[in-house]
Amino acid sequence: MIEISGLTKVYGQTTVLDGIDFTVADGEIAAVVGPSGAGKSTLARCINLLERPTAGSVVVGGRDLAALSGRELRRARREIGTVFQSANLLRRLTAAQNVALPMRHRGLEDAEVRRRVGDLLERVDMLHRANHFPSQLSGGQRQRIGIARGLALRPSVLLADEATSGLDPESTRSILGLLTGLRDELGVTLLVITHEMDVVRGIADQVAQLDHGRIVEHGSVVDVVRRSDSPLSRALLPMPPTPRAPEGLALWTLRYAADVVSPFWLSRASAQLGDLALLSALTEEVGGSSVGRLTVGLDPNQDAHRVASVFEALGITAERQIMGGIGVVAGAAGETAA
Ligand SMILES: Nc1ncnc2c1ncn2[C@@H]1O[C@H](COP(=O)(O)OP(=O)(O)OP(=O)(O)O)[C@@H](O)[C@H]1O
Repeated sequence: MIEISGLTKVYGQTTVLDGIDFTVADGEIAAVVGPSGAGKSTLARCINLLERPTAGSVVVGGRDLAALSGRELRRARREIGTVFQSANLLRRLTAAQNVALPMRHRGLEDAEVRRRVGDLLERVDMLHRANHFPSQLSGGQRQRIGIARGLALRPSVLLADEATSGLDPESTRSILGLLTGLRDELGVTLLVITHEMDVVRGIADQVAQLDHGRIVEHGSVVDVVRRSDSPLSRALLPMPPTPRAPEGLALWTLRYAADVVSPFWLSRASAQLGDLALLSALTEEVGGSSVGRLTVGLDPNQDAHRVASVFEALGITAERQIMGGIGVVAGAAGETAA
């Protein structure tokens, strides 16, 4: 478990992290997203104590890392494995030697190191590349070795800082599958720092958006994508292109998570609202739930608040589009008029 509270980091006159509160439960996969310069990597470095926070606490496995020093801190750090962008492998060492490095530093015996390196390479499906040098490996393979090295000291927490950046979609998918497997099989808690929304959709349970050193939006991925009027929601699941409204129809944008909505919602909505034209639709697996985004057309003379409450009762967030923008925002997340 990672419990971050009031985490602040100041460099000179610049406040890079400004009172971050964030908790990742055991075995959970959390993603931190945000624009370049938002403070994501600084957050990662404060969590593994490569940087000392200016204020606040970082509690991992019940211990406040910021309060530790010397040997205690080194021991506590073993709880946290880190995987960086492009893996940062040492060029002159083979894959197996790179994985062995943290164990050698820690003074484990040769036989134990060999046994663990074999296990780790097998786990990341790289046993057959044990004696290859980094230059002889693909980007995805280097990341697998980086992950094996991150797991060398059997951490309970793995930080992945842009671990899939620059990888092709196939390698990204396989690394995400590997990370999810680590959580499922070993119970490792994962904090994934990324600018790739595909990664968040693919593996995260919760997501936090960092901007100018603050968390500006946060929640379970399924809750966030169902939110109306949420920048993070729109970034995570952009709406399919809005079709031109057919003559005489009002356009409504709908969002729903399939696990809380009846599979027969469309006919039920139509039974109450009359003719309902399906103009665009996209469903996607997010956080283990199927999430749908649709644009439908309805009679424009219908009362907008009634329409919204019909959808709300079905568990669907509905927004009326007016002149290309969103007019009335209402539905499962509450009701506001714009
Ligand atoms: N050691 C440092 N000294 C001074 N400023 C720093 C230091 N490290 C980072 N910063 C500043 O802190 C801000 C956040 O940097 P950080 O690398 O955490 O952002 P990021 O969200 O990871 O960005 P990116 O996505 O581009 O990697 C930046 O403005 C950066 O210039």
